[in-house]
Amino acid sequence: MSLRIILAGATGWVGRALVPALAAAPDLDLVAAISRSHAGTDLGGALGGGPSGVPVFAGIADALAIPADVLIDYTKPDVVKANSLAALKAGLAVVIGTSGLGSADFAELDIVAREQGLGVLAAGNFSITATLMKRFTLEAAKYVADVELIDYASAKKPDAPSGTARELAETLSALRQPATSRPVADVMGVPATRGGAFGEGDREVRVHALRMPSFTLAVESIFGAPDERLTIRHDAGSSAAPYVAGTLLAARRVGGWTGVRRGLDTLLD
Ligand SMILES: NC(=O)C1=CN([C@@H]2O[C@H](COP(=O)(O)OP(=O)(O)OC[C@H]3O[C@@H](n4cnc5c(N)ncnc54)[C@H](O)[C@@H]3O)[C@@H](O)[C@H]2O)C=CC1
Ligand SMILES: O=C(O)C1=N[C@H](C(=O)O)C[C@H](O)C1
Repeated sequence: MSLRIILAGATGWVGRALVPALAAAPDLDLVAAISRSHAGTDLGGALGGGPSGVPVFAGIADALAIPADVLIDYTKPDVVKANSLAALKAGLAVVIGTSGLGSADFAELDIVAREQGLGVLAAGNFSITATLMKRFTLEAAKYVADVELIDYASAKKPDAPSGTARELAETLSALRQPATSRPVADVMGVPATRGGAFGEGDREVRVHALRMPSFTLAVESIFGAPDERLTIRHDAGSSAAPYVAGTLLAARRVGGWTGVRRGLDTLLD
């Protein structure tokens, strides 16, 4: 039997790229969509095509009236947590693409997911090259103590840092070596210019976020060692195509565990 999917944010930039891929997947069945702007319509028509038989609802409560197995969420930072909690309580596993959540939010979701015996896969970035960038950064951190992140995104992006940078920073802070840079508490001038911190003490990871026209998203890990430097960088392009395969992989696999997993890298080999 096919996995029944509800897609929140179906008419958004990523959502509309997922719809044809879901339609083409014989093992996945898009049974309902959520889009406030097109509620009450058929998703095919809402996306400018012919009828698809997929109803569009204004919110998660209405969509959950349709029997389903997995919620895929690509909405907004202020909506994704409530959507995910509602889906888990209704018995759906959840794939989270939306940015804006951090480790405290995921701890909360993890409790509910375990109570329900369901899985959640949240990835700040479902593209393969961004996932490799995370993996290479974690590998480099075994050998080089000092690392900071730069997060570049569009002028209109509502959240900072990006989901990509936040997942990387929070993961890195749990395994990095102590920094040799001067503690921020001892910095003169304007300490805020040293960036936002994830983690504690000399293992915190500092993220410097830039928001301006011309960027979709780019994240750089910069490692500094005496008299040498390593930069590992991911640049997103202008289409949502790179996120599709990873999201569908997550939907197929998220029934295989209980609780929250973070990162597409947790599904690779
Ligand atoms: N994990 C990943 O690989 C990626 C994550 N993202 C993240 O995914 C999120 C969505 O990105 P885009 O598709 O570019 O955004 P978008 O703005 O194009 O689409 C968001 C969709 O959510 C809908 N929406 C907004 N409020 C809602 C509500 N209260 N209930 C239901 N639907 C609501 C909007 O109508 C819209 O259709 C962002 O947080 C973005 O950072 C984006 C690309 C890749
Ligand atoms: O908002 C975006 O556009 C993107 N957001 C994701 C994030 O927050 O990390 C990543 C994606 O490359 C684009």
